[in-house]
Amino acid sequence: NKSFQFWSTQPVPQMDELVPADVNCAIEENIPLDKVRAEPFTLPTGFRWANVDLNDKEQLDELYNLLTKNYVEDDDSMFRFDYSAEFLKWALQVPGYRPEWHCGVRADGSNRLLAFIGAVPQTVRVYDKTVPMVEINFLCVHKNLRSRRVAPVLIREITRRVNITGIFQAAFTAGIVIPKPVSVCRYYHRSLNPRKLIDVRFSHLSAKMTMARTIKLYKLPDEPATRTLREMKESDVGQVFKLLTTSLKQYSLAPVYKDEEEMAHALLPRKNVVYSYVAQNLNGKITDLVSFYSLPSSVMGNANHKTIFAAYLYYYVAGSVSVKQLINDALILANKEKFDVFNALDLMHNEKIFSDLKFGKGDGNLQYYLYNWKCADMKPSQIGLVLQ
Ligand SMILES: COc1cc([C@H]2SCC(=O)N2c2cccnc2)c(CCCN2CCN(C)CC2)cc1O
Repeated sequence: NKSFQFWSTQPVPQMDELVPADVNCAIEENIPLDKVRAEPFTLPTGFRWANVDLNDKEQLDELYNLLTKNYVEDDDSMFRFDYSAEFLKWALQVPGYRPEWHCGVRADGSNRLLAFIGAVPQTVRVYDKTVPMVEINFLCVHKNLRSRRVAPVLIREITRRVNITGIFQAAFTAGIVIPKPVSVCRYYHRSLNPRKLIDVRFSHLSAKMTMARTIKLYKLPDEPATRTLREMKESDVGQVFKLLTTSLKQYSLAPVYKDEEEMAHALLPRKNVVYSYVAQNLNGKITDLVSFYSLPSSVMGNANHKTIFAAYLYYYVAGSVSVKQLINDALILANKEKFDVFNALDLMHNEKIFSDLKFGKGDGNLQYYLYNWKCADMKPSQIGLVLQ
């Protein structure tokens, strides 16, 4: 890592820095807007900046194609995230989004999209401080352009474009370790379609088990145990806003939805993108919420299957039932929607239910990072922020 050649120049705590428990603040003071660099950073010769207009189907498909071929793979390069075009619109076109934060790099001549970094506005609470931030996501450099030091230029440029608007903090996650994680989380997986997962070598048959026994082990009921659980709809937004806002207060890192529109965007169901369910009591009060998002993965080099359909646990509030029952209901609903596997990080209350609900530990960690902010480290159970 060339002793973090780039990250040692950035306002982030250094790896060996132990931040005292009572410190929770910006590392660098806000730059006066007229002092923020006005012109874009310089790209290597032959490349130019170009915003990706996600309302232009052609450009949306260019971004889809860049990511589906060049984005995150598992550590053995057997699988690669296959974010859909509709998912990218959902994740990047949140209320108040800025087109210049969909930052692309094109090759002169061919005009091909070869790199991208995205930012979306998201107010985040860190312990007792509510901070206007952006979430950084989908940083991707084409495989043929790696080690050309393009990523540091993308990070500096998106920082500049965000700083110009008066925002000086960011939140992001990564599978790699750079200065300096605020928390280290772990992926867990719950098989829904064990035969397919074993076939593509995502999972393996455990020594003392037959395939028939394995299928039986992961079998789920057809309907959720919480009988009043139903798809969330527009008219639920007001109650869900209050329920989730209150519930998120228990975590040390959590999104702050400034209004119902922001939360509606995050949670209202969109087929093949995000699924949300609520439980309502006899007085019509919404007491529980559970949601998950759809992120397929390409399977590289398998004759029978091209794609693993994975659901990822998103936000939830267990108000009238246990976390265990609510997440088991999410498994049942995801299975009904034909997902092959249900993924979850060990944040929020998730770790408590993994064993009973038959989740297995995944490969690699997911580090949580804050940019230009220092605060005490957090245990995964203190994290209430889920990035796509
Ligand atoms: C194979 O097991 C995992 C695969 C994945 C991801 S990585 C791309 C992909 O398609 N994944 C997948 C495939 C099928 C079903 N759900 C997810 C994960 C999540 C990311 C793991 N980070 C990747 C980057 N390194 C550096 C650290 C670990 C966990 C798995 O335990």
